[in-house]
Amino acid sequence: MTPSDRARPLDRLSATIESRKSADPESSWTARLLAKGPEKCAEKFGEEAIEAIIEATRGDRERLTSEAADVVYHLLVMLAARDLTLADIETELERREGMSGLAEKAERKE
Ligand SMILES: N=c1c2ncn([C@@H]3O[C@H](COP(=O)(O)OP(=O)(O)OP(=O)(O)O)[C@@H](O)[C@H]3O)c2ncn1[C@@H]1O[C@H](COP(=O)(O)O)[C@@H](O)[C@H]1O
Repeated sequence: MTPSDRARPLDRLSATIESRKSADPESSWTARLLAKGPEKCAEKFGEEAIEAIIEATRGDRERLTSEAADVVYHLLVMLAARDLTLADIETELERREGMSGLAEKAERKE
């Protein structure tokens, strides 16, 4: 087992998406999507998000799980199209750790 096999699924997916920046669009869906540009990647993310919203509203947990996986994948592709990685988002999430959403909202209103 290589170190990357032991990485968390999200880290592996993030690394795969990064590697697809230089892959052949004929052999990779990710490479094809990235080749269409950041706007198309964003549009695709929006479509997948709407599909997840529909399943969340319906309450079918299995279908929501599947749609949520699509959302996460397309979020990472959209970020990659703008040269952002999962690590960048983790840094931002860590920065927010310990800060209540309510406290943050109150600060913004001051
Ligand atoms: N997680 C995903 C993943 N989730 C969704 N998709 C693709 O995203 C596409 C979504 O396109 P569409 O909206 O056209 O398809 P749809 O959602 O069925 O919708 P409609 O056809 O109904 O409109 C499909 O082709 C899915 O296969 C994904 N493609 C790739 N990955 C991951 O990325 C890796 C690299 O994939 P390649 O770049 O293709 O090698 C894979 O090994 C996976 O780990």
